[in-house]
Amino acid sequence: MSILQIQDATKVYEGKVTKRALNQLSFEVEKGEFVAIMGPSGSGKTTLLNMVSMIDTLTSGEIIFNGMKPQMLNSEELAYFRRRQLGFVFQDFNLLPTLTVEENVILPLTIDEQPISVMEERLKSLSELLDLTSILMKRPYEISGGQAQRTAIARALIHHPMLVLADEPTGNLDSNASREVLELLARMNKENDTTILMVTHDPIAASYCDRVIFIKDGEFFNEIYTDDRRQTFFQRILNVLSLLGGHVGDFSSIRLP
Ligand SMILES: Nc1ncnc2c1ncn2[C@@H]1O[C@H](COP(=O)(O)OP(=O)(O)OP(=O)(O)O)[C@@H](O)[C@H]1O
Repeated sequence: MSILQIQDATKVYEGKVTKRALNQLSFEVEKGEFVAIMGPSGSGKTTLLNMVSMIDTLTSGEIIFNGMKPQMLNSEELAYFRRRQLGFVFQDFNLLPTLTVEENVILPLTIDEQPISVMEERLKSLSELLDLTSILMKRPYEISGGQAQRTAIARALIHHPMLVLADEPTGNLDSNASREVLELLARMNKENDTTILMVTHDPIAASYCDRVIFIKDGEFFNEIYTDDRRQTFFQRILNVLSLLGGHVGDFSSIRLP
């Protein structure tokens, strides 16, 4: 079953120079899939995430969630839909600095005025899964980057969203913390059936996914599926990236897995 259908998505930015950032891009994401989007700088990845998260609207084409078209919703319904059905993980964590880890994690439930018992139960299980129990009372400036991203992942998952959108989730982490965060995302995906769409420049990060979709100049370029051996999947991702081209430095974060 498709959780997300992107159909002929086209985004044209009007300005002094007109820019076609997405051009008739189509793909689907199945429930429970962990999908990476890769492409050179300027290929339209951020534009695509902005469209899927409904920060911005397409020039033409459609984005359908679970058979539902959010474009049809009014602004209040849309805000509710985003809050309830989407979870976000960002490169720079986006934690609220004045709140504790615990308060950051339960924020989506607080905003939704969920009962305290629901908050406590979900906080407990996610804190255990994501190893946050010992830092729940700390504030973001008192924890490491890896801990901050684990907090952000807990916050993204606590309301059981239909889809988690991750934008370079390991972009600000060292290799150990990156691996930890990727293993957790992969585990959440496998054990909790969480559907994740992740934009990344990092082929190691992409190698944790079930599928990598490559875009170039706003168009679909290629897609490859994992063969369950991360090392060979990583190699195949590198092969496609070498065909994809781009500017030197676009994939500067390439490290050996
Ligand atoms: N608001 C905007 N107005 C005009 N052009 C834009 C706007 N946002 C993005 N673009 C252009 O659209 C194209 C796609 O940009 P986008 O940011 O989606 O690429 P990207 O793949 O995310 O790049 P990067 O990997 O460098 O973040 C680029 O040519 C960019 O300059």
